[in-house]
Amino acid sequence: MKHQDLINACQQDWDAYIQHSFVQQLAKGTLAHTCYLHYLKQDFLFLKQYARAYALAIYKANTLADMRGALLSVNTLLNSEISHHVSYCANWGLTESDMEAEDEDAGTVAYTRYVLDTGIKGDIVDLYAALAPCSMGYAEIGRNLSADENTKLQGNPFIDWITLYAGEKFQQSAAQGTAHIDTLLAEIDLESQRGQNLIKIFRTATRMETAFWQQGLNAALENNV
Ligand SMILES: Cc1ncc(CO)c(N)n1
Repeated sequence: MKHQDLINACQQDWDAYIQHSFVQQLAKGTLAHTCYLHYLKQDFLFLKQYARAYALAIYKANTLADMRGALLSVNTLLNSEISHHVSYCANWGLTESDMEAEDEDAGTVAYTRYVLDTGIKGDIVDLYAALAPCSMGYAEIGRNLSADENTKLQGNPFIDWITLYAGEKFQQSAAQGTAHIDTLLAEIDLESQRGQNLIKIFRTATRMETAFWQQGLNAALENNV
């Protein structure tokens, strides 16, 4: 099987993630700042846990090449993506210590610990199936938004977010990640018990991404920013 089989098997859940109202409001520039700030803080906490999950991928790897690949992801997350996130958040008035002090919201705990638990319980392929919706989904969202003529480019307060995920650097690393997942999946038959279990993991993580967007929107109701 290939990564596209995972998406095809849960197309409805995938579309709900990729086309979520949070994403559409970002594209239009209409998202409430309360929602965006809540999302940014939770995403900082998410990325820290995500780095832990790639550290687990080093532990779970079977080959030296896979260990090095996962190490590269840990390094990129800690020294590039999270640092970038911190300096980006400073433009929105959030400091690193503000974000460190923030409590993890229920959706953040649920998603990240689901990924970690899946990896701890399962093998390297289970772990990558749980990690896959993150980079594959944001890359697709970035491509969609930059290709859509209705995306507001001028005067959109969220344009930096859009250009980050539409940008060459993120697109390239997501494509590498996807190619790696394809090599891991190559030996597995879609119809087998193993294949169906991987679909279930991928679909759960996809639903967690949708819940993560919704958690951002819900901040407007809770007034907790
Ligand atoms: C919740 C979430 N999913 C995916 C990405 C992409 O890195 C992100 N930053 N946050």
